[in-house]
Amino acid sequence: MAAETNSKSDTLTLEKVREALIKQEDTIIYRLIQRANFPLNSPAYDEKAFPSFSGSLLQFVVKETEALQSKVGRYENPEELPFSPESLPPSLLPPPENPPVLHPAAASININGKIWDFYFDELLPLFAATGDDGSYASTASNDLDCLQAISRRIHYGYYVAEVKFKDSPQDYEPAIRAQDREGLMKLLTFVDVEEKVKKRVEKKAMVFGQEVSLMDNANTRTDQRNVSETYKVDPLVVSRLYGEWIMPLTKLVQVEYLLRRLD
Ligand SMILES: C=C(O[C@@H]1C=C(C(=O)O)C=C[C@H]1O)C(=O)O
Repeated sequence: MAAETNSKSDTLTLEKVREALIKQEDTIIYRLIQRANFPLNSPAYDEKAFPSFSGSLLQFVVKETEALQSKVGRYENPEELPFSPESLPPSLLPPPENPPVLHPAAASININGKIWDFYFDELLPLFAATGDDGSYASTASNDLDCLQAISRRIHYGYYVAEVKFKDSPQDYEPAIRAQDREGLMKLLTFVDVEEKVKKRVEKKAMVFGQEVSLMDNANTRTDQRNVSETYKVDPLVVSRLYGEWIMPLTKLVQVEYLLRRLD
């Protein structure tokens, strides 16, 4: 299991899992800021732009990067899921020694397809400027960095669900036996926590994405600009990313996991 929670299953607590999710916010926001250094660069996504690759440059970068990462054990962690799983080479390292924390059902839940679609179709145009500066390889590897951080956060839902189940099996078991998705969704949802998450990530995006200037009149110039232009990534886009995609999909992973938790 990952560094944040690599202790034994009996020490996995909701508090610790939430701390891990909070740390992952930093990674996600920094990676969005990195990607925002480049414009959209649409030829990176065009399957016909570079005849030397069988698909797009992005697909090539994803496949080759994931193949290397697989050889050094990345996908031995349940919350790390590849975007290009076809014929990935096996890990060359010994398997992790930690006893498994999760129910084996976790291995059957992978929503990377949904993550890929919302990232490219909806999110990217909200924070990358239009244009083409020719930096296609950097663009593609920054996209993969963003996708991996978001995917890991969302599939961390396995641990959230496991710990919630272990904390109160008497609440979850009837809904699991009845295969009641709605009931499970209600049980695992904490509206107050979600509101705090949205506010915190908005604030982090403001702090991490400030333009730093040594000029005395920097504030005056900033005041004259539109708020969302003042930051490297619009803080409202980050809070929307969480509110519309990351948290609903983390909950979807939780529901899917719980539905299979008694199998
Ligand atoms: C992850 C949790 O489950 C749900 C999803 C949340 C999230 O993705 O941040 C926050 C609160 C819950 O509604 C949690 O309870 O911490």
